[in-house]
Amino acid sequence: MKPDIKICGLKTPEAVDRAVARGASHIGFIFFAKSPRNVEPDLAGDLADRARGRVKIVAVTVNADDEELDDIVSMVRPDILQLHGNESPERVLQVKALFGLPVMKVFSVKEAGDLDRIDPYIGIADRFLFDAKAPAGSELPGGNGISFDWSLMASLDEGVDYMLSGGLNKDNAVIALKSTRASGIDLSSGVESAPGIKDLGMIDAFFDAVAEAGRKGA
Ligand SMILES: O=C(O)c1ccccc1N[C@@H]1O[C@H](COP(=O)(O)O)[C@@H](O)[C@H]1O
Repeated sequence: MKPDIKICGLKTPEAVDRAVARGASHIGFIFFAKSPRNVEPDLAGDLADRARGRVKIVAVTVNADDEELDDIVSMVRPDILQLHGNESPERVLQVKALFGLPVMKVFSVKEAGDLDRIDPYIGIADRFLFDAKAPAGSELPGGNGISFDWSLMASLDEGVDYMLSGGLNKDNAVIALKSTRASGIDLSSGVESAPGIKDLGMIDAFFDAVAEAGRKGA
């Protein structure tokens, strides 16, 4: 089956249009003040409107409170909430009940034991996303452009549906997909010329590489 492709951290109409035109299944907006990809909910709402109905709109938040989530949900009208912080299973349930949206819960991975942390979320989170652990000193829980050892994913229960992220780009995304059971990939800095600056040529090169691999049946 065709994998989902989420292009995250979009801030401009041009980048949204290019990601959608090239075949993204999901686009993501970051609501985290310390991120170079942070967008205000009203701008994200306008950007989301350009793509609404053609791709899934994902709002990425980090330990957001109800008030912040309420602003985001009302202005952006996302299809999915990506919870990229330390949200507990109880908090995930609460968010789902409050906003009536599916939740993709993120876990950072460095060693096999990190995958066990999803256990209390099974049957609660709608989908999982596995990202690399942030390097020491980084203020960002994601968007650091670094990968983890994908071979660790082999130990995950076969029934768990997940996307993969962390340092994916045109050179390694197909390898990541082929070497894991991920049903989708998620990338941000791999299509940027500088932190927070999406490069339309890099978006093209990424989708060209995925299409080329598909043609070769790689
Ligand atoms: O991208 C950010 O700045 C960010 C900030 C806070 C939470 C999540 C963030 N990004 C997520 O990180 C991965 C992609 O990272 P990469 O740059 O491709 O390594 C993706 O899940 C984004 O949603």
